[in-house]
Amino acid sequence: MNAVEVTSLRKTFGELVAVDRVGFTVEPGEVFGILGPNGAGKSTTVECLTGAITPDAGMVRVLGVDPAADRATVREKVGYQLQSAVLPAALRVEEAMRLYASFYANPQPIGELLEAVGLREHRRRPFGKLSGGQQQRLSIALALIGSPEVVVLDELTTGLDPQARREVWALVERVKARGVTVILVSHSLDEVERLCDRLTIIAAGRTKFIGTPAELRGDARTLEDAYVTYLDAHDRSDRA
Ligand SMILES: Nc1ncnc2c1ncn2[C@@H]1O[C@H](COP(=O)(O)OP(=O)(O)OP(=O)(O)O)[C@@H](O)[C@H]1O
Repeated sequence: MNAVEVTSLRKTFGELVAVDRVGFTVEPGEVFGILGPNGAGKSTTVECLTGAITPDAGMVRVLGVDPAADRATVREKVGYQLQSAVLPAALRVEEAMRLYASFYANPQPIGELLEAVGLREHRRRPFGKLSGGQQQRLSIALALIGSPEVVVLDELTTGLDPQARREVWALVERVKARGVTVILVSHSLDEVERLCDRLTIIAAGRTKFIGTPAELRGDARTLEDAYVTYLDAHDRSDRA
């Protein structure tokens, strides 16, 4: 069974078609990247995976389950790192972790997870007093606390300094080594090349590419060069 299966996904917001004909599958244990320009439909797609929004058409299965129909299973087995953290400013790091742990049957040990994301020494600090990067680390820890089988990381390392990025990448590699399936929404081609087994490019709400980073790169100098060239070529062919 695939960990994730998306077929002919469509989601509109009023007149706006956010996602149309998106499709891909993710195997268990894969790190799968979702790339695409701003407004392409990436977050809308992953929100359909987590059950946060319900598709208008198409099929979504996560661990064999329809997230729109079985929210309880998806909530227990799928971790989701929000793009921007939304926690009360006065809530302390440790309190947030304990609160989230209480939602799950099989939570990770809080101390270990805080150590892994480099927040152990800040565990008594209120959320509102954390730096942007520290808030980001906390949101990653919260996504992992329920021992998920699938974790969705949306803009994993945006706003992190280079050392912190590398630490978070190492953390994702450890999560992968435990057999967790990772869906990584990213604008960082470095990150995608380092972490992803395969990736998809979504542009203007449609799936444009599915393959490995090496397949996308071909003989381009960098993955970013290949990505930009690919998007430019498709943009021209879409308008032709
Ligand atoms: N709740 C909503 N109501 C109305 N429009 C929305 C809503 N959510 C997303 N959209 C619109 O749908 C389109 C796709 O947005 P989405 O957030 O999925 O893009 P994205 O690829 O994640 O972009 P980014 O890289 O900028 O985060 C955009 O035009 C966005 O404005």
